[in-house]
Amino acid sequence: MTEKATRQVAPALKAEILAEALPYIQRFFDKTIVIKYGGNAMTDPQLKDCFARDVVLLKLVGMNPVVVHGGGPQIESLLQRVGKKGEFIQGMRVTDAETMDLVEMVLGGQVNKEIVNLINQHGGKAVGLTGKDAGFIRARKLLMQKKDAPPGDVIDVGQVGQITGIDPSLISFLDKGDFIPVIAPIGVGEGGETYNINADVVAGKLAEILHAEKLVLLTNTPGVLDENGKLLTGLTPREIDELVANGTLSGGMLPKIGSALDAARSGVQSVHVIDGRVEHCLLLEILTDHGVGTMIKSK
Ligand SMILES: Nc1ncnc2c1ncn2[C@@H]1O[C@H](COP(=O)(O)OP(=O)(O)O)[C@@H](O)[C@H]1O
Ligand SMILES: CC(=O)N[C@@H](CCC(=O)OP(=O)(O)O)C(=O)O
Repeated sequence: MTEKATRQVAPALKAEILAEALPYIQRFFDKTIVIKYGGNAMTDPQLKDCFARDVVLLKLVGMNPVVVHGGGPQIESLLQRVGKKGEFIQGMRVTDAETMDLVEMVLGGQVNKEIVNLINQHGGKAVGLTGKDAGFIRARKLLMQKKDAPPGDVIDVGQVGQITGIDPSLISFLDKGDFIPVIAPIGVGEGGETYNINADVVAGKLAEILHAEKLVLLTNTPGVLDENGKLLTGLTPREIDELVANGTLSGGMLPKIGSALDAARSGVQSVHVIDGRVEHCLLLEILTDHGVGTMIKSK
């Protein structure tokens, strides 16, 4: 096609794509969309900018985006700087007291404020929170069941938290006031203890408690991949069990898929794991017919 022809076609195509968004804007108007922004998807400045613009756009067309972010690689980089080595068991970071302090600095400080600032630079009104604010994410120490061991045979992973409750009122208040909550996955115990919680787990539970319409988990793969590295576009609970049993799902994908499935089963209408390295992946997923990534089905 000549350059002139491309210029003539482009506006029509653009208009068609914009028009395609209308039914989605109508369907998701005033609905809550929980977006998990994984630390692995946060590496490139241009992608971060795209993400922030997409979140602002979703808010402006009447949805209630709630951002929950991770920061695994960013935590790793600080641990390395202070001469510590990160260790993971079944996708959870072993968190001693010193690591907890560093995790809180990175998640509640550096990463949270960077996302808040980017969204606000693009005209949004983002408010950064951790679960300690108004004590809205309550947690207790996670007792992690050992794989293939009898029930009760647990591994101590330190100050990793298991959510005991989320108070939705603060988030609902912010949503109504045109604010965009940006949440770091830190929980608080009954005695004021700080807990490190996997961000996928927080996003899944929050989607459930807020009766979200959608949960979108942005990561650094095209979605969930099979043993040959091919994208699986949809997954049922039975297929997930098989992928876990044969070792195709591992590491950080384990808590992600577990949380996604819990959310789908508890009534979140659509749950997707998508490629956060694709520019405007949020708009593609939410506002177009062009589904991306893996949809997690409840049955
Ligand atoms: N079957 C699978 N399909 C895709 N990714 C997988 C799979 N099994 C394990 N993974 C790993 O899970 C990672 C995503 O989880 P995680 O590292 O926690 O990222 P995030 O920061 O997005 O939460 C991928 O980068 C990949 O290395
Ligand atoms: C308990 C636990 O593992 N917490 C995570 C919290 C951050 C996170 O989940 O970040 P991503 O989403 O980028 O993986 C951690 O310390 O890495």
